[in-house]
Amino acid sequence: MTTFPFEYHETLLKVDKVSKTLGDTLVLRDVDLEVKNLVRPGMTQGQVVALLGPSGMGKTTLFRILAGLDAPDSGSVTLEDGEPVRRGTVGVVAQNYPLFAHRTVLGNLVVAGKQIGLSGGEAMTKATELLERFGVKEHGGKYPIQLSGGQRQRVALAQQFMCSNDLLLMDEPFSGLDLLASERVIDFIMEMAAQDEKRTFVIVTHDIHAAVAVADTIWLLGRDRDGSGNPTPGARIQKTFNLAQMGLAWRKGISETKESSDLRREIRAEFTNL
Ligand SMILES: Nc1ncnc2c1ncn2[C@@H]1O[C@H](COP(=O)(O)OP(=O)(O)OP(=O)(O)O)[C@@H](O)[C@H]1O
Repeated sequence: MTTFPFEYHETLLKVDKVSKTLGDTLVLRDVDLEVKNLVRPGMTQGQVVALLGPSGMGKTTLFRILAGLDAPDSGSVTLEDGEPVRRGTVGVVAQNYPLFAHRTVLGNLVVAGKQIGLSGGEAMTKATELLERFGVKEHGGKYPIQLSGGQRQRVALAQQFMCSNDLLLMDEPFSGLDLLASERVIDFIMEMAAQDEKRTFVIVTHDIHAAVAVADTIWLLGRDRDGSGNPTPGARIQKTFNLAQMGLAWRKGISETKESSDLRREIRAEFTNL
């Protein structure tokens, strides 16, 4: 498949030797990751990376560390400026898009802005801009229950942009969605990623199909094997797939192609060894 030209520039997110034990279980061991600014000549292009791994492998644990919600036992997660991630500085879209039921759409966004220290006026201006950008401005006065599923997703994403313009972490955004709804979320993430050069989505998922459709890079989280083929404790990144290099990134409808289905098959085969 023809590859679109691109280059990697500065580092936007760096995970350096992150380890974490929960209870007696070493869940993550020396996880290293890096997201670099992916530059396409003459175009604006953000980054979409997917973190894939079988159930129980530590994806949520890593997600919480990336979001600054939990601290690693050792290692660090830093942003472009070298600052460590902190709770509230990264947009986090958790499963099922939580919004306060008793606040209007606009109210939900304003609260998020105030939580990171914006004044009421600043929060209102930013919230209004974001609702417009996400195509849900006319719903600003409604309550979450009055929105369709798709509108709710847009509002929840807009809410996360109140905290971060660049880095957005999403935990299983495709879970529980049917194929069509999943495709809408995929298209939406791709559109959002193409709006801002440094915008970076990190999507934690076990949905191989969606990951291949949306990402420019896929990381596989899994455990090493000892000499007898048994898994050793502590997951780390076992494999990185560069979809930009393969010509599989930034194409709508890529799922229908043979190349995409070959990659899905390859990833599925890897899963059995993780
Ligand atoms: N508080 C805890 N104490 C002990 N072990 C824990 C604790 N929380 C999680 N674990 C274990 O840590 C491992 C990683 O859990 P985590 O939720 O990060 O996995 P995951 O990859 O997100 O799984 P899934 O895809 O099923 O959500 C699991 O084996 C889990 O049993």
